[in-house]
Amino acid sequence: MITAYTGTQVRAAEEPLLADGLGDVLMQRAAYGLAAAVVNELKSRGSRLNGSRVVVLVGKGNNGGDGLYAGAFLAARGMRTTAVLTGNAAHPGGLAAFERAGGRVQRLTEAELPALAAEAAGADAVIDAVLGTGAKGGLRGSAAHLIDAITATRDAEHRDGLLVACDLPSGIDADTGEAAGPVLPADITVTFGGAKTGLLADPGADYAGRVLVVEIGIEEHLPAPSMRRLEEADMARLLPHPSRRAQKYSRGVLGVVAGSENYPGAAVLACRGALAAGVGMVRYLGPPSVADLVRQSCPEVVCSTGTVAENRVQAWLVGSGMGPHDHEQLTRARDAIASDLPVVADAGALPALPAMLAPHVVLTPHAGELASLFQRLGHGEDREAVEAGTLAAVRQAAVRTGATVLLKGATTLVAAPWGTTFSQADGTPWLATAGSGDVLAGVIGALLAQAGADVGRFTDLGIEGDGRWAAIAALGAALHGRAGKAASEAASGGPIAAGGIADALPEIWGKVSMLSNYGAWKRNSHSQPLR
Ligand SMILES: NC(=O)C1=CN([C@@H]2O[C@H](COP(=O)(O)OP(=O)(O)OC[C@H]3O[C@@H](n4cnc5c(N)ncnc54)[C@H](OP(=O)(O)O)[C@@H]3O)[C@@H](O)[C@H]2O)[C@@H](O)CC1
Ligand SMILES: Nc1ncnc2c1ncn2[C@@H]1O[C@H](COP(=O)(O)OP(=O)(O)O)[C@@H](O)[C@H]1O
Ligand SMILES: [K+]
Repeated sequence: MITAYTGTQVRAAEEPLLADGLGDVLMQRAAYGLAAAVVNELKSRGSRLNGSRVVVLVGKGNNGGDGLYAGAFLAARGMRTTAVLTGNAAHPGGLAAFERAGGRVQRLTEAELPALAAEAAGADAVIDAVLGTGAKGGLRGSAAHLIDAITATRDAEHRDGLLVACDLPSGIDADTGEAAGPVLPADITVTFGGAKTGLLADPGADYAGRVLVVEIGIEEHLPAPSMRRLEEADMARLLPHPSRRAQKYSRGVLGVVAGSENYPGAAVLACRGALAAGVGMVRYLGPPSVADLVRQSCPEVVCSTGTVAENRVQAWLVGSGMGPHDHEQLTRARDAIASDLPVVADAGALPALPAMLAPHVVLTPHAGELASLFQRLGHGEDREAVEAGTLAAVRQAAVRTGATVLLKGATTLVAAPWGTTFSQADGTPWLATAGSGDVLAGVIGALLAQAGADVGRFTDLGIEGDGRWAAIAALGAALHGRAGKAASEAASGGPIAAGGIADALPEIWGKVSMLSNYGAWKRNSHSQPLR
């Protein structure tokens, strides 16, 4: 599990060590980890270290101090290292160490700016150590102009020197991932003590590149994380496994209320997603013409004409491929939401929701749908505002609706109305294809139908109470993302259609669970010799 913390949480964890006079030790560890990351990355690019050119952009706080100490390590390794001081002061210990190691110091002035920007743009590596967790707002003044000039020169001259952010890309809010002013997009962010939540939420994640966490000795003082990312081992622990005496009803039945005359394919794709994700049975409810298509495409699905109350299921999927005029389907969607069973509510169901929901209702909007939801709730956020602050938006949506909210995108965020948030980024941009969201709804619906009453596998991972609905949604996003990636890789990195995500999913499920759950698999398997 990758865990992430707010800047405030990390600073609070540093407090006891700072009180013991260990501030300099923490900074040295951070700086050493940063320098090592630069060295490793340059080596992996095939660059010679001796004589290579490094520019450190230095702010006046401790983030700049980290950069200066890292620059001192690199200068001592024979790299030609320049520190550009962007503020009216610099960390005294870091500056002294940097100069002792033979580094060159330049103060940023308007007159020097073009030459310094050209030097940074042409360098083998740039370390961005202007602002860290102590930033108030984005880069301003000459530091902002410098970043603009470096970016413009790199673009114009097609330069691709390594860009490394110290703790976080300067100008990104450590807690929210929001970007204020210009930001240098990093290849790698080397972050200290624990990942910051803003690195795992867009747009922060767009600028962070690969995130490396350097342990500096504060980890045992960190509180419960404010964000989590499921990795393979966590997925394996959360995936349901049929017991030896399982039958289709005990495995979970998902009721699907999706599709319409206009969008019949959404019903098929939602059913395909569900069938690929371990459910015991799928019951489809919808217009006869759509049911015919579902029967032809997925003969495993049982189509029914009855009401929601007449169909016994363990969870519902509602909304994919439904419009505002599909009254009969919308009535079924509302009944499903009122049923007290777990529900995934997608697309066309979102405008038809009651004002107050519960955490076992999982909403799956993309940014545009979330903006519309806010507008109906009387708040003016438009799509751009949601995209500029995805973490704040998804949390606010969960608090306002009382539901678990999954915001789709390059990074998918899931927020419970209280407690933890999940961030998954397992996919590929090829997932941005029509019908992809319908498959995701099917996968989450199938997982909800299999959730049962066993909460042990969640509490084992530190996920308490209603946080498990968010964990299930995150698990769905992780499976969907990995399946999309696998489908694209099977096409040598080429494009995928939504149905291909469902086709690739069982193998992903198998690989993930076999990796870490071999014991459970073996116990239930009849292919093992009996002893
Ligand atoms: N604590 C520790 O021992 C350890 C900390 N560590 C490192 O310290 C970092 C946090 O350091 P920090 O608290 O000094 O804040 P930092 O991010 O450098 O920036 C604040 C400075 O910038 C200024 N400033 C603020 N906003 C600005 C703006 N928009 N534009 C321009 N200037 C602005 C602000 O000045 P002020 O506005 O207050 O006058 C202040 O001087 C953390 O990210 C990690 O890298 C690690 O070494 C581990 C050990
Ligand atoms: N750039 C991207 N990188 C990775 N995944 C993406 C990207 N864009 C979209 N996705 C994923 O693809 C799916 C798209 O869903 P959605 O927008 O509902 O599409 P549709 O309505 O066409 O089915 C979501 O799971 C989303 O997270
Ligand atoms: K920084």
